[in-house]
Amino acid sequence: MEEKIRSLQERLNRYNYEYHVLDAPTIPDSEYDKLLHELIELEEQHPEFRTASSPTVRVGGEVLDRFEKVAHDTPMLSLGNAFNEEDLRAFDKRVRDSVGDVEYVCELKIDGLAVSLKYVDGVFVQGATRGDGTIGEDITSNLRTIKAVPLTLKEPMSFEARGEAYMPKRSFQRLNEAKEARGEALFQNPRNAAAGSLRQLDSKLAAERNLSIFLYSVNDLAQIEATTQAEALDILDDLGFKTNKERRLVASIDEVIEYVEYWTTHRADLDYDIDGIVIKVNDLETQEQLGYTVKSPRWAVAFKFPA
Ligand SMILES: COc1nc2nc(N)nc(N)c2nc1C
Repeated sequence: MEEKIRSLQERLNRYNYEYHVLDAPTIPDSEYDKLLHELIELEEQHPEFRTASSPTVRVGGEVLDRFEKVAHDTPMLSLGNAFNEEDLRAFDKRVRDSVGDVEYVCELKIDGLAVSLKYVDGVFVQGATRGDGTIGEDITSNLRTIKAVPLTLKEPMSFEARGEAYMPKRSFQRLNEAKEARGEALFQNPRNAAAGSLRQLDSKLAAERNLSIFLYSVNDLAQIEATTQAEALDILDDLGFKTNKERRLVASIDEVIEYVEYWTTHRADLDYDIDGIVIKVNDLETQEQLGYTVKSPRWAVAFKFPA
């Protein structure tokens, strides 16, 4: 019986990964639901085989009376801002005056909630909000309901992955239509809806909100043999995380500005809100040479779209 439960757990986790991370489902939803309910039944009969990595945790069910505080292993950074081309060129000049020629990775800045996912030996053990950057709130049970969050990694590694949890525009529209039908107050935007969903004490409510997540870094790069940000993102993909595919590696600030201009006019085509573009020096050693100000990396800048 244990073997049957274990293999169902693995099968359903893989189906989740294919659907919510690769966006390439290999079975129909009806088949997935049937198997999930079969597993829920079996785990009811044999609770000793239910683990925190079982896909049945995705439906939520844990009700907290409050959120515990969590200290991040390493502080979650904030980014310096750029608001126009001149700011971007000034950033580029500061970088080149300091370390010479560089490549940049341009990444979409998702308008969601910054979160940290802690893995120990390849198992998701704790998730937290950014909070003040040092201390966040433990929202593990809510993050477990996000189907794009891997409950186990393809390698038994230990680190904190950082990313942005968000609510797709379609889910936001459906949620507000349902709220309107019930005469409830509407959410102002997907960001507030995502934050509100992840702050629910009853994870069953979070599970119904169809949240997703994009990961963009890990706190202990020594764990993954990456020498550049572009490689780090590819390794996050290989480990089973969902990363944003619109990223682009460029060799000049002119190309950065081209990318920023493109998304300034095309962001409406995305199925999620973005509030800017994050530009990062690609080489990780060069990032360390540039270092940090009191609270932000000198090797990155966030271009903010006009509100
Ligand atoms: C290196 O630090 C960061 N990198 C980021 N990257 C992306 N794509 N989006 C963010 N919001 C973000 N935020 C921070 C603090």
